[in-house]
Amino acid sequence: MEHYHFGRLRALAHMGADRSGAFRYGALAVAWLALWRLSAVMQYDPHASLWFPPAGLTLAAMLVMGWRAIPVLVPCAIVATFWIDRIYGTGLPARALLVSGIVFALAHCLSYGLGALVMRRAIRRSTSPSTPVVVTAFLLVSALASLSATVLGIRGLEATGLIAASAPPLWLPWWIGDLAGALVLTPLFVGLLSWRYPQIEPWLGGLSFLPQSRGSGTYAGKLALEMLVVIVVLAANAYLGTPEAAFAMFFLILPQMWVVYTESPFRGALSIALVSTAIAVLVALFGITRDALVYQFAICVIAASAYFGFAVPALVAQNRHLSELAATDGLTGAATKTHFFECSERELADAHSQGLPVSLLVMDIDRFKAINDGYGHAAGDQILLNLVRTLRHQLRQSDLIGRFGGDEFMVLLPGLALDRAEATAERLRRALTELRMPGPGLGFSVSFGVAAIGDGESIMEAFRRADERLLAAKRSPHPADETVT
Ligand SMILES: Nc1nc2c(ncn2[C@@H]2O[C@H](COP(=O)(O)OP(=O)(O)OP(=O)(O)O)[C@@H](O)[C@H]2O)c(=O)[nH]1
Repeated sequence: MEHYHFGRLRALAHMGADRSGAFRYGALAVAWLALWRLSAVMQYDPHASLWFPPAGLTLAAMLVMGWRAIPVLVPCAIVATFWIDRIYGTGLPARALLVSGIVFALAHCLSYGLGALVMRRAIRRSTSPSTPVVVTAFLLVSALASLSATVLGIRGLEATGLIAASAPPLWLPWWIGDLAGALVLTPLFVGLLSWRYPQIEPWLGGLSFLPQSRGSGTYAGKLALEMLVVIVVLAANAYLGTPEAAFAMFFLILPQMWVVYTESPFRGALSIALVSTAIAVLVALFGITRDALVYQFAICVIAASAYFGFAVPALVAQNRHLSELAATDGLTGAATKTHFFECSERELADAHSQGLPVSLLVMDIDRFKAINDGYGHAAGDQILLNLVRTLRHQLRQSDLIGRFGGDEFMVLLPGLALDRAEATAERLRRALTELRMPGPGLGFSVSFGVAAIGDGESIMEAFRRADERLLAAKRSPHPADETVT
């Protein structure tokens, strides 16, 4: 009976996997053919699209699925060849079309498949590839794979009679169109697929392509600005009739980099795809296909720069995190020694310029080593944490708390002269003495050294004086003898 159950479950699981696999392959085929139809709309010369979206999907599919994508992509490319015949009426017999289709399919799929294979290997070899490494590999692979697809595609179609050998040189518009398709769409598709297949996340060079809903209004505004640039440049080109006006499209890099630096990678990649589509459609609408090559180059340059730009927000966030780590003591959250002295010098100059007094407290837990030895270092850590929490609770927001090291802390008290600073130290000493650890009810005491910082005196000089007073306080008879047990 159990066997029967397991058998049935396994069969059901297989059916589920088969169904989701069939759905995946079906969706890939539909998407590829839809993009191919879109590229036919964007064609400005036979076999030359402003950008060729299927190249982006082929490269993304081969990157994510490997050679398993071939059984879907090859039939799609063959179907597309027959579709060309339906649209343009090539006059070739079905047998010749089939041969042309197979040649085109092999040239296209093998070129991008090989490129994807090289990139998969390169990324697998490096343990955690950074954004610039992934982008460089992607640009090189896209350029070489699209060049190979172009050369093999043209030679194959000439040999099978789909295009005349005497046709005007096709290779540059074909290559740049394919390259633009790969550059514009591959990162977006791989990013979209990473939502479902987390195992490909490391290939994104540490970038997260997850969608976000925050700030959609401002993103829409930036997109609108990009579209405005596209429309103005293309309208000016159409109106002025001068090919030089087409070069103004390179200005699009400014709003595009604004999006890249301020929005998520997903939004950056999406805006590249949207403006590239808008350029292709409007070039056809305005009838300015004679300058198509300039727009193709503009799309490639803008997309490539944008991907390198993805590294910048990640580096800024990393830098912020590292400077926070360098400025804050990891255990207690107090300022580190270096950060404390840097901030204190600024506060001191500020207060003295306003004629305000500034004092410095230095404190050290009594017989802390005995606490560590008797109750363990975790208990010692808890005491350090509680001490800083109590200081924060007792002090003003403007007072700066720093950890000198070990169990020694310091507090800068702007606006307090020596008498008020000594009163503060006494208040803190009492509050800390009352503090007890939960569990063993362990208490502790703290010794203080206080110094007022004179005009023209450095923070280090004042620290030395306060530290001497702290040592003197430590040597005098002490309540620590009663509290540490
Ligand atoms: N739990 C814990 N212990 C620390 C940390 N940093 C330093 N210590 C310990 O703090 C103790 C400081 O010892 P001492 O400098 O001899 O100071 P003390 O025992 O308080 O002696 P007096 O200052 O003379 O009262 C050492 O045992 C260090 O190992 C920390 O982050 N966590």
